[in-house]
Amino acid sequence: MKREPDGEALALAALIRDMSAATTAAELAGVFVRGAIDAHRLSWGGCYWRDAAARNLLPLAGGHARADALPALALDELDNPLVYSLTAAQPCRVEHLGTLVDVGEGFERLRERLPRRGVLHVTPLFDSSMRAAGVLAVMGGAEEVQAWLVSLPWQLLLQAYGQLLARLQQADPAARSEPAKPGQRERAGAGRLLAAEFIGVSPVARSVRNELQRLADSSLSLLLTGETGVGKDHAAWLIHQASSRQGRFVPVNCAAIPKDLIESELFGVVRGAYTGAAQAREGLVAAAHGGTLFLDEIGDMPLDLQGSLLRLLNEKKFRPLGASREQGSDFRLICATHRPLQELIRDGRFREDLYFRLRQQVLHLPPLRERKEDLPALAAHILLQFNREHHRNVMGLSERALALLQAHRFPGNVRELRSLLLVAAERTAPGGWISARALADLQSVPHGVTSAGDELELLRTLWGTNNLPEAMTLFERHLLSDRLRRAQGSRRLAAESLGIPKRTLAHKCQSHRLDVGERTT
Ligand SMILES: Nc1ncnc2c1ncn2[C@@H]1O[C@H](COP(=O)(O)OP(=O)(O)OP(=O)(O)O)[C@@H](O)[C@H]1O
Repeated sequence: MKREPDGEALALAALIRDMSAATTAAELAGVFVRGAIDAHRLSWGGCYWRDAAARNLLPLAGGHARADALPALALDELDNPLVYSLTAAQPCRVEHLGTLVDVGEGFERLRERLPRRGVLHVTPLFDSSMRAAGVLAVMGGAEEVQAWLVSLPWQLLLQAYGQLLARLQQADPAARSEPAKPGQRERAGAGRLLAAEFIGVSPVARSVRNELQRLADSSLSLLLTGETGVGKDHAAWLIHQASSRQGRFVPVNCAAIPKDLIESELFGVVRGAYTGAAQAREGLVAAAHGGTLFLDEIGDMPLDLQGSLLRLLNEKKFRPLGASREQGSDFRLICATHRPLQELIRDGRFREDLYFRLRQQVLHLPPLRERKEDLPALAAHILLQFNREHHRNVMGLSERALALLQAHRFPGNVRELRSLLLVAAERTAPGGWISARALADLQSVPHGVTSAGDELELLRTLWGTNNLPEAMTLFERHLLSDRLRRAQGSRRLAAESLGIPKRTLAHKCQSHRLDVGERTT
Protein backbone atom coordinates (compact mmCIF):
# COMPACT_ATOMS: atom_id res chain seq x y z
CA MET A 1 0.00 0.00 0.00
CA LYS A 2 1.27 3.47 -0.89
CA ARG A 3 2.08 5.73 2.08
CA GLU A 4 0.14 8.97 2.64
CA PRO A 5 2.23 12.08 1.75
CA ASP A 6 2.60 13.07 5.42
CA GLY A 7 3.66 9.58 6.33
CA GLU A 8 6.21 9.69 3.53
CA ALA A 9 7.64 13.02 4.74
CA LEU A 10 7.91 11.69 8.30
CA ALA A 11 9.59 8.52 7.13
CA LEU A 12 12.11 10.58 5.12
CA ALA A 13 12.80 12.82 8.11
CA ALA A 14 13.40 9.77 10.34
CA LEU A 15 15.71 8.31 7.71
CA ILE A 16 17.76 11.52 7.46
CA ARG A 17 18.05 11.56 11.27
CA ASP A 18 19.27 7.94 11.34
CA MET A 19 21.65 8.52 8.46
CA SER A 20 23.28 11.49 10.20
CA ALA A 21 23.64 9.46 13.41
CA ALA A 22 25.44 6.58 11.68
CA THR A 23 29.09 6.34 12.75
CA THR A 24 30.34 3.65 10.36
CA ALA A 25 29.96 3.15 6.64
CA ALA A 26 28.25 -0.21 7.17
CA GLU A 27 25.74 1.31 9.61
CA LEU A 28 24.94 4.14 7.21
CA ALA A 29 24.56 1.74 4.29
CA GLY A 30 22.22 -0.46 6.35
CA VAL A 31 20.01 2.50 7.28
CA PHE A 32 19.82 3.77 3.73
CA VAL A 33 19.22 0.43 2.04
CA ARG A 34 16.44 -0.55 4.46
CA GLY A 35 14.88 2.93 4.09
CA ALA A 36 14.82 2.65 0.31
CA ILE A 37 13.31 -0.84 0.42
CA ASP A 38 10.56 0.15 2.84
CA ALA A 39 9.66 3.42 1.13
CA HIS A 40 9.17 1.93 -2.31
CA ARG A 41 8.25 -1.68 -1.61
CA LEU A 42 11.43 -2.92 -3.24
CA SER A 43 12.27 -6.58 -2.80
CA TRP A 44 16.02 -6.25 -2.20
CA GLY A 45 18.77 -3.67 -1.80
CA GLY A 46 22.51 -3.92 -1.33
CA CYS A 47 25.46 -1.60 -1.08
CA TYR A 48 29.03 -2.45 -2.09
CA TRP A 49 32.27 -0.49 -1.87
CA ARG A 50 35.53 -1.10 -3.70
CA ASP A 51 38.55 -2.19 -1.61
CA ALA A 52 41.59 0.08 -1.74
CA ALA A 53 43.53 -2.48 -3.78
CA ALA A 54 40.84 -2.14 -6.50
CA ARG A 55 40.44 -5.90 -6.67
CA ASN A 56 37.02 -6.49 -5.15
CA LEU A 57 33.69 -4.95 -4.40
CA LEU A 58 33.00 -5.65 -0.74
CA PRO A 59 29.48 -5.76 0.72
CA LEU A 60 28.59 -3.02 3.20
CA ALA A 61 24.92 -3.74 3.69
CA GLY A 62 22.09 -5.76 2.28
CA GLY A 63 18.39 -5.52 2.90
CA HIS A 64 16.34 -8.74 3.07
CA ALA A 65 19.65 -10.63 3.07
CA ARG A 66 22.41 -10.43 5.67
CA ALA A 67 25.31 -8.22 4.55
CA ASP A 68 27.85 -10.69 5.90
CA ALA A 69 26.15 -13.35 3.83
CA LEU A 70 26.67 -11.36 0.66
CA PRO A 71 29.74 -12.44 -1.32
CA ALA A 72 32.64 -10.19 -2.32
CA LEU A 73 32.69 -9.56 -6.07
CA ALA A 74 35.97 -9.65 -7.99
CA LEU A 75 36.45 -6.57 -10.16
CA ASP A 76 37.60 -8.67 -13.06
CA GLU A 77 34.04 -10.05 -13.38
CA LEU A 78 33.44 -7.37 -15.98
CA ASP A 79 29.99 -8.61 -16.93
CA ASN A 80 28.69 -8.64 -13.42
CA PRO A 81 26.17 -5.73 -13.50
CA LEU A 82 27.49 -4.35 -10.19
CA VAL A 83 31.08 -4.39 -11.43
CA TYR A 84 29.98 -2.99 -14.78
CA SER A 85 28.21 -0.07 -13.14
CA LEU A 86 31.29 0.70 -11.04
CA THR A 87 33.82 0.42 -13.85
CA ALA A 88 31.67 2.25 -16.39
CA ALA A 89 30.56 4.81 -13.74
CA GLN A 90 27.05 4.48 -15.17
CA PRO A 91 23.76 3.08 -13.95
CA CYS A 92 23.03 -0.43 -15.18
CA ARG A 93 19.66 -2.15 -15.39
CA VAL A 94 18.95 -5.84 -15.90
CA GLU A 95 15.39 -6.88 -16.73
CA HIS A 96 15.81 -10.63 -16.17
CA LEU A 97 18.67 -11.80 -14.00
CA GLY A 98 18.12 -15.33 -15.22
CA THR A 99 19.33 -14.44 -18.72
CA LEU A 100 22.85 -13.62 -17.54
CA VAL A 101 25.22 -16.54 -18.09
CA ASP A 102 28.93 -17.09 -17.47
CA VAL A 103 29.24 -13.90 -15.51
CA GLY A 104 31.51 -15.21 -12.76
CA GLU A 105 31.67 -17.01 -9.46
CA GLY A 106 30.97 -13.96 -7.27
CA PHE A 107 27.89 -13.09 -9.27
CA GLU A 108 26.57 -16.67 -9.04
CA ARG A 109 26.91 -16.56 -5.26
CA LEU A 110 25.14 -13.22 -5.14
CA ARG A 111 22.38 -14.41 -7.45
CA GLU A 112 21.59 -17.27 -5.05
CA ARG A 113 20.71 -14.65 -2.43
CA LEU A 114 18.60 -12.41 -4.65
CA PRO A 115 14.87 -12.62 -5.32
CA ARG A 116 14.09 -14.76 -8.36
CA ARG A 117 11.96 -12.14 -10.07
CA GLY A 118 12.23 -8.42 -10.60
CA VAL A 119 14.34 -5.78 -12.23
CA LEU A 120 17.85 -5.12 -10.91
CA HIS A 121 18.98 -1.51 -10.99
CA VAL A 122 22.53 -0.54 -10.03
CA THR A 123 23.67 3.03 -9.36
CA PRO A 124 27.35 3.99 -9.05
CA LEU A 125 28.44 5.89 -5.91
CA PHE A 126 31.34 8.33 -6.08
CA ASP A 127 34.22 9.07 -3.70
CA SER A 128 35.47 12.58 -2.81
CA SER A 129 37.54 12.77 -6.04
CA MET A 130 34.42 11.92 -8.05
CA ARG A 131 35.68 8.46 -8.99
CA ALA A 132 33.13 5.67 -8.90
CA ALA A 133 34.00 3.78 -5.72
CA GLY A 134 30.87 1.85 -4.79
CA VAL A 135 27.45 0.82 -5.98
CA LEU A 136 23.93 0.73 -4.67
CA ALA A 137 21.84 -2.07 -6.15
CA VAL A 138 18.09 -2.48 -5.75
CA MET A 139 15.60 -5.04 -6.99
CA GLY A 140 11.85 -4.89 -7.32
CA GLY A 141 8.96 -4.80 -9.74
CA ALA A 142 9.60 -2.64 -12.82
CA GLU A 143 7.08 -0.01 -11.66
CA GLU A 144 8.40 0.15 -8.10
CA VAL A 145 12.00 0.50 -9.24
CA GLN A 146 11.00 3.20 -11.74
CA ALA A 147 9.00 5.10 -9.10
CA TRP A 148 12.04 5.04 -6.81
CA LEU A 149 14.31 6.24 -9.60
CA VAL A 150 12.18 9.23 -10.57
CA SER A 151 11.38 10.29 -7.00
CA LEU A 152 13.12 13.65 -6.50
CA PRO A 153 13.52 13.36 -2.69
CA TRP A 154 15.14 9.96 -3.15
CA GLN A 155 17.50 11.19 -5.83
CA LEU A 156 18.61 14.02 -3.54
CA LEU A 157 18.95 11.60 -0.64
CA LEU A 158 20.97 9.26 -2.81
CA GLN A 159 23.45 12.03 -3.54
CA ALA A 160 23.73 12.93 0.13
CA TYR A 161 24.10 9.24 0.99
CA GLY A 162 26.95 8.81 -1.50
CA GLN A 163 28.82 11.77 -0.02
CA LEU A 164 28.31 10.69 3.59
CA LEU A 165 29.34 7.16 2.75
CA ALA A 166 32.51 8.30 0.98
CA ARG A 167 33.44 10.40 4.02
CA LEU A 168 32.89 7.53 6.49
CA GLN A 169 34.75 5.11 4.24
CA GLN A 170 37.73 7.45 4.11
CA ALA A 171 37.85 7.61 7.91
CA ASP A 172 37.68 3.81 8.26
CA PRO A 173 41.18 2.28 8.58
CA ALA A 174 39.80 -1.16 7.66
CA ALA A 175 38.83 0.18 4.26
CA ARG A 176 42.46 0.97 3.48
CA SER A 177 44.53 -1.95 2.32
CA GLU A 178 47.74 -2.37 0.41
CA PRO A 179 47.87 -0.78 -3.06
CA ALA A 180 47.30 -2.86 -6.17
CA LYS A 181 50.27 -4.40 -7.95
CA PRO A 182 51.03 -2.80 -11.34
CA GLY A 183 49.69 -5.74 -13.38
CA GLN A 184 46.43 -5.75 -11.46
CA ARG A 185 46.10 -2.00 -11.79
CA GLU A 186 46.59 -2.20 -15.57
CA ARG A 187 44.05 -5.00 -15.90
CA ALA A 188 41.53 -3.08 -13.82
CA GLY A 189 42.22 0.03 -15.93
CA ALA A 190 41.67 -1.85 -19.20
CA GLY A 191 38.49 -3.38 -17.80
CA ARG A 192 37.23 0.03 -16.73
CA LEU A 193 37.97 1.51 -20.13
CA LEU A 194 36.19 -1.29 -21.98
CA ALA A 195 33.19 -1.19 -19.68
CA ALA A 196 32.94 2.59 -20.05
CA GLU A 197 33.44 2.72 -23.80
CA PHE A 198 32.18 -0.53 -25.28
CA ILE A 199 28.56 -0.29 -24.35
CA GLY A 200 26.15 -3.21 -24.22
CA VAL A 201 24.51 -5.52 -21.71
CA SER A 202 23.48 -8.36 -24.04
CA PRO A 203 25.33 -11.69 -23.73
CA VAL A 204 26.84 -10.97 -27.17
CA ALA A 205 28.14 -7.53 -26.15
CA ARG A 206 29.54 -8.97 -22.95
CA SER A 207 31.38 -11.68 -24.77
CA VAL A 208 32.76 -9.13 -27.28
CA ARG A 209 33.98 -7.03 -24.35
CA ASN A 210 35.76 -10.04 -22.88
CA GLU A 211 37.29 -10.78 -26.26
CA LEU A 212 38.50 -7.18 -26.59
CA GLN A 213 40.28 -7.50 -23.28
CA ARG A 214 41.75 -10.87 -24.18
CA LEU A 215 42.95 -9.63 -27.57
CA ALA A 216 44.42 -6.38 -26.25
CA ASP A 217 47.77 -7.79 -25.24
CA SER A 218 48.33 -10.16 -28.09
CA SER A 219 50.70 -9.19 -30.89
CA LEU A 220 49.02 -11.41 -33.49
CA SER A 221 47.22 -9.82 -36.43
CA LEU A 222 43.52 -9.35 -35.88
CA LEU A 223 40.73 -9.18 -38.44
CA LEU A 224 37.51 -7.43 -37.38
CA THR A 225 34.43 -8.29 -39.40
CA GLY A 226 30.82 -7.11 -39.31
CA GLU A 227 28.35 -4.89 -41.14
CA THR A 228 28.89 -1.20 -41.57
CA GLY A 229 28.45 0.83 -38.36
CA VAL A 230 28.67 -2.11 -35.91
CA GLY A 231 31.72 -0.66 -34.20
CA LYS A 232 34.78 -2.22 -35.88
CA ASP A 233 36.75 1.04 -35.90
CA HIS A 234 35.67 1.67 -32.30
CA ALA A 235 36.75 -1.85 -31.26
CA ALA A 236 40.17 -1.45 -32.92
CA TRP A 237 40.76 1.81 -31.06
CA LEU A 238 39.67 0.24 -27.75
CA ILE A 239 41.96 -2.74 -28.22
CA HIS A 240 44.86 -0.36 -28.72
CA GLN A 241 43.89 1.76 -25.70
CA ALA A 242 43.49 -1.32 -23.51
CA SER A 243 46.85 -2.75 -24.59
CA SER A 244 50.19 -1.87 -23.05
CA ARG A 245 51.52 -0.57 -26.40
CA GLN A 246 53.07 2.84 -25.84
CA GLY A 247 53.06 3.93 -29.50
CA ARG A 248 50.29 5.57 -31.53
CA PHE A 249 47.05 4.21 -32.95
CA VAL A 250 47.37 4.87 -36.68
CA PRO A 251 44.12 4.40 -38.63
CA VAL A 252 44.22 4.11 -42.42
CA ASN A 253 41.04 3.95 -44.51
CA CYS A 254 42.13 1.95 -47.55
CA ALA A 255 38.94 2.93 -49.42
CA ALA A 256 39.39 6.66 -48.90
CA ILE A 257 43.00 7.09 -50.07
CA PRO A 258 43.32 7.44 -53.87
CA LYS A 259 44.91 4.31 -55.35
CA ASP A 260 48.03 6.07 -56.63
CA LEU A 261 48.75 7.65 -53.25
CA ILE A 262 48.20 4.72 -50.97
CA GLU A 263 51.72 3.31 -51.31
CA SER A 264 53.45 6.59 -50.45
CA GLU A 265 50.96 7.21 -47.62
CA LEU A 266 51.76 3.83 -46.11
CA PHE A 267 55.49 3.56 -46.68
CA GLY A 268 56.54 7.23 -46.90
CA VAL A 269 58.81 8.88 -49.45
CA VAL A 270 62.41 10.06 -49.47
CA ARG A 271 63.24 13.53 -50.73
CA GLY A 272 63.40 13.68 -54.52
CA ALA A 273 61.83 10.23 -54.97
CA TYR A 274 59.69 11.67 -57.74
CA THR A 275 58.98 15.03 -59.28
CA GLY A 276 57.28 17.10 -56.62
CA ALA A 277 58.64 15.09 -53.66
CA ALA A 278 60.59 18.09 -52.38
CA GLN A 279 60.43 16.89 -48.77
CA ALA A 280 60.91 13.48 -47.22
CA ARG A 281 57.65 12.28 -45.62
CA GLU A 282 57.27 9.60 -42.98
CA GLY A 283 54.70 6.97 -43.87
CA LEU A 284 51.92 5.60 -41.69
CA VAL A 285 53.70 2.26 -41.18
CA ALA A 286 56.67 4.07 -39.61
CA ALA A 287 54.31 6.23 -37.54
CA ALA A 288 52.77 3.08 -36.07
CA HIS A 289 56.10 1.83 -34.65
CA GLY A 290 55.48 0.64 -31.08
CA GLY A 291 51.73 1.09 -31.58
CA THR A 292 48.88 -0.22 -33.71
CA LEU A 293 48.36 0.07 -37.46
CA PHE A 294 44.65 -0.14 -38.24
CA LEU A 295 43.83 -0.86 -41.88
CA ASP A 296 40.13 -0.16 -42.30
CA GLU A 297 38.28 -1.45 -45.42
CA ILE A 298 41.18 -3.81 -46.12
CA GLY A 299 39.11 -5.40 -48.93
CA ASP A 300 39.74 -2.20 -50.93
CA MET A 301 43.51 -2.45 -50.85
CA PRO A 302 44.83 -2.59 -54.44
CA LEU A 303 46.10 -6.04 -55.43
CA ASP A 304 49.67 -4.94 -56.17
CA LEU A 305 49.98 -3.33 -52.76
CA GLN A 306 48.71 -6.49 -51.06
CA GLY A 307 52.02 -8.15 -51.96
CA SER A 308 54.01 -5.35 -50.28
CA LEU A 309 51.80 -5.61 -47.20
CA LEU A 310 52.39 -9.36 -47.00
CA ARG A 311 56.16 -8.83 -47.19
CA LEU A 312 55.92 -6.16 -44.51
CA LEU A 313 54.03 -8.52 -42.21
CA ASN A 314 56.43 -11.37 -42.75
CA GLU A 315 59.64 -9.39 -42.44
CA LYS A 316 58.53 -6.36 -40.43
CA LYS A 317 60.52 -4.33 -42.96
CA PHE A 318 59.52 -1.90 -45.69
CA ARG A 319 61.15 0.43 -48.17
CA PRO A 320 59.94 4.06 -48.44
CA LEU A 321 59.42 5.25 -52.02
CA GLY A 322 62.76 6.13 -53.61
CA ALA A 323 64.80 4.74 -50.67
CA SER A 324 67.69 2.38 -51.20
CA ARG A 325 67.52 0.90 -47.68
CA GLU A 326 64.79 -0.95 -45.89
CA GLN A 327 63.43 0.29 -42.60
CA GLY A 328 61.86 -1.62 -39.70
CA SER A 329 58.62 -0.97 -37.84
CA ASP A 330 57.27 -2.95 -34.91
CA PHE A 331 53.50 -2.53 -34.91
CA ARG A 332 50.44 -4.59 -34.15
CA LEU A 333 48.19 -4.95 -37.16
CA ILE A 334 44.41 -4.76 -36.94
CA CYS A 335 42.34 -4.87 -40.13
CA ALA A 336 38.63 -4.44 -40.65
CA THR A 337 36.20 -5.12 -43.44
CA HIS A 338 32.46 -5.33 -43.93
CA ARG A 339 32.95 -7.27 -47.19
CA PRO A 340 33.27 -11.03 -47.43
CA LEU A 341 36.99 -11.42 -48.17
CA GLN A 342 36.50 -15.02 -49.30
CA GLU A 343 34.33 -13.78 -52.18
CA LEU A 344 37.03 -11.31 -53.17
CA ILE A 345 39.55 -14.15 -53.06
CA ARG A 346 37.31 -16.24 -55.36
CA ASP A 347 37.09 -13.27 -57.76
CA GLY A 348 40.88 -12.92 -57.72
CA ARG A 349 40.69 -9.50 -56.05
CA PHE A 350 42.24 -10.45 -52.72
CA ARG A 351 45.34 -12.56 -52.05
CA GLU A 352 44.59 -15.71 -50.14
CA ASP A 353 48.05 -15.84 -48.54
CA LEU A 354 47.51 -12.33 -47.19
CA TYR A 355 44.05 -13.30 -45.94
CA PHE A 356 45.52 -16.12 -43.83
CA ARG A 357 48.20 -13.79 -42.50
CA LEU A 358 45.61 -11.18 -41.49
CA ARG A 359 43.23 -13.58 -39.83
CA GLN A 360 45.53 -14.98 -37.15
CA GLN A 361 42.71 -13.86 -34.88
CA VAL A 362 39.20 -12.93 -35.96
CA LEU A 363 36.54 -11.02 -34.07
CA HIS A 364 33.05 -10.72 -35.55
CA LEU A 365 30.86 -7.87 -34.34
CA PRO A 366 27.19 -8.82 -34.71
CA PRO A 367 24.60 -6.37 -36.10
CA LEU A 368 22.53 -4.31 -33.69
CA ARG A 369 19.28 -6.03 -34.72
CA GLU A 370 20.65 -9.26 -33.16
CA ARG A 371 21.29 -7.58 -29.81
CA LYS A 372 18.38 -5.24 -29.29
CA GLU A 373 18.83 -5.53 -25.49
CA ASP A 374 21.78 -3.16 -25.99
CA LEU A 375 19.57 -0.36 -27.34
CA PRO A 376 18.70 1.29 -23.98
CA ALA A 377 22.32 1.23 -22.77
CA LEU A 378 23.68 2.53 -26.09
CA ALA A 379 21.02 5.24 -26.19
CA ALA A 380 21.84 6.30 -22.61
CA HIS A 381 25.55 6.44 -23.49
CA ILE A 382 24.98 8.51 -26.64
CA LEU A 383 22.67 10.93 -24.82
CA LEU A 384 25.12 11.27 -21.94
CA GLN A 385 27.81 12.28 -24.43
CA PHE A 386 25.37 14.66 -26.15
CA ASN A 387 24.42 16.31 -22.84
CA ARG A 388 28.05 16.65 -21.83
CA GLU A 389 29.18 18.12 -25.14
CA HIS A 390 26.23 20.46 -25.64
CA HIS A 391 25.58 21.35 -21.99
CA ARG A 392 22.06 20.00 -22.28
CA ASN A 393 19.98 17.74 -20.06
CA VAL A 394 17.91 15.50 -22.30
CA MET A 395 16.61 12.90 -19.84
CA GLY A 396 16.31 9.83 -22.06
CA LEU A 397 13.85 8.03 -24.31
CA SER A 398 10.12 7.92 -23.71
CA GLU A 399 8.61 4.42 -23.68
CA ARG A 400 7.07 4.90 -27.14
CA ALA A 401 10.32 6.20 -28.56
CA LEU A 402 12.16 3.17 -27.20
CA ALA A 403 9.49 0.84 -28.60
CA LEU A 404 9.87 2.51 -32.00
CA LEU A 405 13.62 1.97 -31.94
CA GLN A 406 13.18 -1.63 -30.81
CA ALA A 407 11.02 -2.27 -33.88
CA HIS A 408 13.54 -0.80 -36.34
CA ARG A 409 16.05 -3.03 -38.16
CA PHE A 410 18.99 -0.62 -38.09
CA PRO A 411 20.76 -1.43 -41.36
CA GLY A 412 23.32 1.23 -40.41
CA ASN A 413 23.73 -0.31 -36.91
CA VAL A 414 25.11 1.76 -34.02
CA ARG A 415 26.12 4.60 -36.34
CA GLU A 416 22.51 4.92 -37.49
CA LEU A 417 21.24 4.82 -33.90
CA ARG A 418 23.71 7.53 -32.97
CA SER A 419 22.70 9.82 -35.85
CA LEU A 420 18.99 9.35 -35.11
CA LEU A 421 19.43 10.11 -31.43
CA LEU A 422 21.59 13.18 -31.97
CA VAL A 423 18.96 14.69 -34.28
CA ALA A 424 16.14 13.73 -31.89
CA ALA A 425 18.05 15.16 -28.91
CA GLU A 426 18.44 18.48 -30.77
CA ARG A 427 14.66 18.50 -31.25
CA THR A 428 13.95 17.84 -27.57
CA ALA A 429 13.29 20.64 -25.08
CA PRO A 430 15.70 21.04 -22.12
CA GLY A 431 14.90 18.61 -19.32
CA GLY A 432 12.56 16.66 -21.64
CA TRP A 433 12.39 13.04 -22.75
CA ILE A 434 12.84 12.14 -26.42
CA SER A 435 9.37 11.48 -27.80
CA ALA A 436 8.36 9.16 -30.63
CA ARG A 437 7.62 12.33 -32.62
CA ALA A 438 11.23 13.51 -32.26
CA LEU A 439 12.25 10.31 -34.03
CA ALA A 440 10.30 11.51 -37.05
CA ASP A 441 13.00 10.34 -39.48
CA LEU A 442 12.35 6.80 -38.37
CA GLN A 443 8.56 7.04 -38.58
CA SER A 444 8.05 8.92 -41.81
CA VAL A 445 10.95 7.21 -43.54
CA PRO A 446 10.60 3.60 -42.47
CA HIS A 447 13.31 2.36 -44.79
CA GLY A 448 15.44 5.47 -44.68
CA VAL A 449 14.14 6.74 -48.03
CA THR A 450 13.38 10.43 -48.40
CA SER A 451 9.93 11.18 -49.75
CA ALA A 452 9.40 12.58 -53.24
CA GLY A 453 8.04 15.74 -51.57
CA ASP A 454 11.30 16.24 -49.68
CA GLU A 455 13.30 15.79 -52.88
CA LEU A 456 11.18 18.38 -54.75
CA GLU A 457 11.46 20.80 -51.87
CA LEU A 458 15.24 20.43 -51.87
CA LEU A 459 15.48 20.95 -55.63
CA ARG A 460 13.28 24.01 -55.41
CA THR A 461 15.58 25.53 -52.77
CA LEU A 462 18.70 24.73 -54.77
CA TRP A 463 17.15 26.11 -57.96
CA GLY A 464 16.85 29.54 -56.40
CA THR A 465 20.48 29.64 -55.25
CA ASN A 466 22.83 32.56 -55.80
CA ASN A 467 25.88 30.42 -54.97
CA LEU A 468 26.46 27.67 -57.53
CA PRO A 469 29.38 25.86 -55.83
CA GLU A 470 27.50 25.74 -52.52
CA ALA A 471 24.33 24.45 -54.20
CA MET A 472 26.28 21.74 -56.08
CA THR A 473 27.96 20.63 -52.85
CA LEU A 474 24.65 20.52 -51.02
CA PHE A 475 23.03 18.55 -53.81
CA GLU A 476 25.88 16.03 -53.89
CA ARG A 477 25.73 15.59 -50.13
CA HIS A 478 21.98 14.93 -50.12
CA LEU A 479 22.21 12.56 -53.05
CA LEU A 480 25.06 10.55 -51.52
CA SER A 481 23.41 10.30 -48.16
CA ASP A 482 20.12 9.19 -49.72
CA ARG A 483 21.83 6.54 -51.86
CA LEU A 484 23.73 5.23 -48.88
CA ARG A 485 20.49 4.94 -46.94
CA ARG A 486 18.75 3.21 -49.83
CA ALA A 487 21.69 0.80 -50.13
CA GLN A 488 21.39 0.12 -46.36
CA GLY A 489 24.88 1.45 -45.76
CA SER A 490 26.59 -0.63 -48.47
CA ARG A 491 29.09 1.66 -50.16
CA ARG A 492 29.50 -0.81 -53.02
CA LEU A 493 25.79 -0.76 -53.92
CA ALA A 494 25.57 3.01 -53.47
CA ALA A 495 28.62 3.56 -55.69
CA GLU A 496 27.25 1.19 -58.35
CA SER A 497 23.88 2.94 -58.35
CA LEU A 498 25.65 6.27 -58.96
CA GLY A 499 28.02 4.86 -61.58
CA ILE A 500 31.17 5.88 -59.72
CA PRO A 501 34.02 3.76 -58.27
CA LYS A 502 33.61 2.85 -54.63
CA ARG A 503 36.87 4.61 -53.83
CA THR A 504 35.48 7.88 -55.25
CA LEU A 505 32.35 7.46 -53.16
CA ALA A 506 34.42 6.84 -50.03
CA HIS A 507 36.48 9.93 -50.80
CA LYS A 508 33.35 12.03 -51.26
CA CYS A 509 31.78 10.65 -48.08
CA GLN A 510 34.87 11.68 -46.19
CA SER A 511 34.91 15.21 -47.60
CA HIS A 512 31.16 15.61 -46.88
CA ARG A 513 31.72 14.12 -43.40
CA LEU A 514 28.86 11.76 -44.06
CA ASP A 515 29.88 9.39 -41.29
CA VAL A 516 28.12 11.55 -38.68
CA GLY A 517 29.58 11.35 -35.19
CA GLU A 518 32.62 9.40 -36.31
CA ARG A 519 35.84 9.53 -34.38
CA THR A 520 38.59 10.68 -36.72
CA THR A 521 41.70 9.67 -34.81
N1 LIG B 1 29.49 -0.92 -28.40
C1 LIG B 1 29.60 0.40 -28.66
N2 LIG B 1 29.65 1.27 -27.64
C2 LIG B 1 29.74 2.60 -27.86
N3 LIG B 1 29.77 3.15 -29.10
C3 LIG B 1 29.73 2.33 -30.17
C4 LIG B 1 29.64 0.92 -30.01
N4 LIG B 1 29.61 0.35 -31.24
C5 LIG B 1 29.68 1.35 -32.13
N5 LIG B 1 29.75 2.54 -31.50
C6 LIG B 1 29.77 3.89 -32.15
O1 LIG B 1 29.05 3.75 -33.39
C7 LIG B 1 29.65 4.51 -34.41
C8 LIG B 1 30.00 3.61 -35.59
O2 LIG B 1 31.03 2.70 -35.22
P1 LIG B 1 32.30 2.38 -36.15
O3 LIG B 1 32.72 3.56 -36.95
O4 LIG B 1 33.34 1.78 -35.27
O5 LIG B 1 31.65 1.31 -37.13
P2 LIG B 1 32.37 0.41 -38.26
O6 LIG B 1 31.93 -0.98 -38.03
O7 LIG B 1 33.85 0.67 -38.25
O8 LIG B 1 31.72 1.00 -39.61
P3 LIG B 1 32.30 0.95 -41.15
O9 LIG B 1 32.38 -0.49 -41.55
O10 LIG B 1 31.26 1.69 -41.94
O11 LIG B 1 33.63 1.65 -41.11
C9 LIG B 1 30.86 5.19 -33.78
O12 LIG B 1 30.47 6.50 -33.38
C10 LIG B 1 31.17 4.33 -32.57
O13 LIG B 1 31.82 5.07 -31.55
